[in-house]
Amino acid sequence: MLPHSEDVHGTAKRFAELEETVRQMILEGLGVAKYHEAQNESTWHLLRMSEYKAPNADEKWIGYVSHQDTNSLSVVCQHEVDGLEMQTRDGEWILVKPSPTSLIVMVGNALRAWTNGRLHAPFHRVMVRGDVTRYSAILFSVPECMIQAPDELVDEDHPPRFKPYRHDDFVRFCVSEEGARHEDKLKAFCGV
Ligand SMILES: O=C(O)CCC(=O)C(=O)O
Ligand SMILES: [Fe+2]
Repeated sequence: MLPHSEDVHGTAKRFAELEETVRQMILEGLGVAKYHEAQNESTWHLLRMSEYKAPNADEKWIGYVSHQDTNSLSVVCQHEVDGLEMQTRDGEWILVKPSPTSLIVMVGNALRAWTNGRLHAPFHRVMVRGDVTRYSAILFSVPECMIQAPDELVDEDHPPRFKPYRHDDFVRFCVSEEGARHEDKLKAFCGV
């Protein structure tokens, strides 16, 4: 059964508020909160609902292959069934187990680039096990402007890591043959 559109809009609105709050906390932590308002004005949100069917046999099945998100922040709500896995910096995969009332907020490559690499965009994937269908709802914040680290985050100790770019161009690169060859697509696309 499809959810009511008022419920979807209400959920998207609350997820978007959370996204803005978390992004504000990140910017405050980095001493660049003055950019939050301008960022909001050039950010749009996309809500996606996914269904991952349980595999037939009892082997595990990859529902979504390992990737980094291209956008700024992603707010994930997985309904009852776990399956989201994240890779630690030393390459180990861990199953994300939020409490039933928690959401997961993940950093994507756009915020990694905008913070001049201060933030890590984790590789993640969805593994579907057992015999229960998994549902998730995800809100992506997508920047529409040029992605360029502010001067405050670039100095001698933190030389520029990425050339300024547009999100659309990066997405096109990610799905191209050339992009598919690289694991760290942001670095391959605009790494300095
Ligand atoms: O469904 C999920 O929990 C995550 C899916 C995902 O990583 C994505 O859509 O980028
Ligand atoms: Fe993702």
